[in-house]
Amino acid sequence: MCPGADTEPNGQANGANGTNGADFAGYTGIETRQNPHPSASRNPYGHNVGVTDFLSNVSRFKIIESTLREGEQFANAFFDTEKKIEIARALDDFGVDYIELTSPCASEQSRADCEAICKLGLKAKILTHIRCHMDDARVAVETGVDGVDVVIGTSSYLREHSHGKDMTYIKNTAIEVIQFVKSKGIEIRFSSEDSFRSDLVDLLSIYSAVDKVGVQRVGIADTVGCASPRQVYELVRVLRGVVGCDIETHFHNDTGCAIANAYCALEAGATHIDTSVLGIGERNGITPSVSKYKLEKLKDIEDLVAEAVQVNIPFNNYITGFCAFTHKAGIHAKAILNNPSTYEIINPADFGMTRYVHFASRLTGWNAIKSRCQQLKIDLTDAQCKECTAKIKALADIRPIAVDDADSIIRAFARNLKSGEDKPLLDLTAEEHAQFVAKEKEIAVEAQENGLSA
Ligand SMILES: CC(=O)SCCNC(=O)CCNC(=O)[C@H](O)C(C)(C)COP(=O)(O)OP(=O)(O)OC[C@H]1O[C@@H](n2cnc3c(N)ncnc32)[C@H](O)[C@@H]1OP(=O)(O)O
Ligand SMILES: O=C(O)CCC(=O)C(=O)O
Ligand SMILES: [Zn+2]
Repeated sequence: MCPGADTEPNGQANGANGTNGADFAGYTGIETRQNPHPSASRNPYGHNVGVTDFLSNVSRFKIIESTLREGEQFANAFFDTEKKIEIARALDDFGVDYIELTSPCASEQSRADCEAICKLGLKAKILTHIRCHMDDARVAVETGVDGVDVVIGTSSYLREHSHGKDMTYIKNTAIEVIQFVKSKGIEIRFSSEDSFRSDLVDLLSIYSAVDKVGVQRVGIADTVGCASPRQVYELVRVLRGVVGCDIETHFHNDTGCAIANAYCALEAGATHIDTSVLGIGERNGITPSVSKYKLEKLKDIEDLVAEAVQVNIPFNNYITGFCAFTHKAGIHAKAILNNPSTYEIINPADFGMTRYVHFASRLTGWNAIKSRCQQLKIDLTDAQCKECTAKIKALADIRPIAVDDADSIIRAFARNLKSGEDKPLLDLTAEEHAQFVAKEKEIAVEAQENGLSA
């Protein structure tokens, strides 16, 4: 289910929009009040860079978007030409700096698709990803790409069991490929596959050699997803002191560290992060494309790729999961209504998402109910709100309740106040209660049809 603009967790249409929230008006399920906190002038979502973070690129980095390369290695992925072009255009519109494509040596169609995407005239630079081999490089430079990403395994596992080459061969071939690609006026990056299981001296020595021959970027790849954030920080930081070129990083998510590792890499001075939409890639993928660019389009682009590769977006997906900005417990609801930064570090509006304060449960509190009353334009005192909240909680103790149930109780409570009656809602049988709710719905629909606010 799309959690976007105006739906709520139970799939029903959201109620009235907030109107007077200081910073976030117009997108909350329940309106937010003016933030009285003295620190409100500071951006609560900002990255608070300290003076010691002089190396950090957390707020200035580029993404190498690899849905059409790493993402094509995802088990379910089959992108035909049309789909690749659709995804490339969507990524370009999203604002990515680079789009990385599968090697043109992979298949005849891969080469043709690479050429076709290069001809689209996109704003993003088009890269292709090849082995560290002159044969591949010769094909790559003929496709029309803006840049070539070269990779070769440097760990003993890959040297022994993948390509069988030693470090001297790797270094010499890398230099030959780099010089060739550069001679064509094309951008070039050199990356060591399986960097975190490679010997540090080997790594620094090859990175230093390729830096000297003028590579635009060197890449560190956690190919097997074994690195911890601290290891990442340390390696990138050491490398930052060794090379002058940009540093790209690539993190697999085998142990769930791909985002944390990308963050630490940036803190240590990395300049580029590889991502893919939904994090799709070989095995269980890489760092997902969750930040920067036209963020409000993230959900649409995720839906496009999820459909293309036939997966469901997890309910607890970062940012776009259906309940990513839903606040349920009364304590949270109250604080969120006062100032959303109490329990949110990301502004949902930046991603075209909507905050929702869930109030139809036994965990709700009178502040949330008061806010709901305001949405319904029902004027209750604080004491009355508390009494009404107790009724809602009592029913929610018996069974799960829907928004309609809670709204019906609020309306009945208000009507009873006016008429002086006190028909105890909770004495109703389940059937009577259902009839009551149905009747309440009719009243609400009728009121709406008559142009009255419910
Ligand atoms: C970690 C990563 O994700 S790296 C990117 C992975 N992407 C791909 O593999 C792209 C899709 N791959 C393919 O289409 C094919 O594997 C091809 C076209 C690249 C190669 O196909 P084949 O020639 O049939 O070789 P195969 O795939 O069986 O084995 C890989 C070959 O590349 C060599 N190789 C592997 N990695 C590298 C490297 N980084 N640099 C140079 N050579 C390499 C291997 O030694 C092996 O060579 P061999 O033919 O002498 O045995
Ligand atoms: O080219 C790179 O930097 C990364 C290649 C890759 O996909 C990996 O090592 O997992
Ligand atoms: Zn990878």
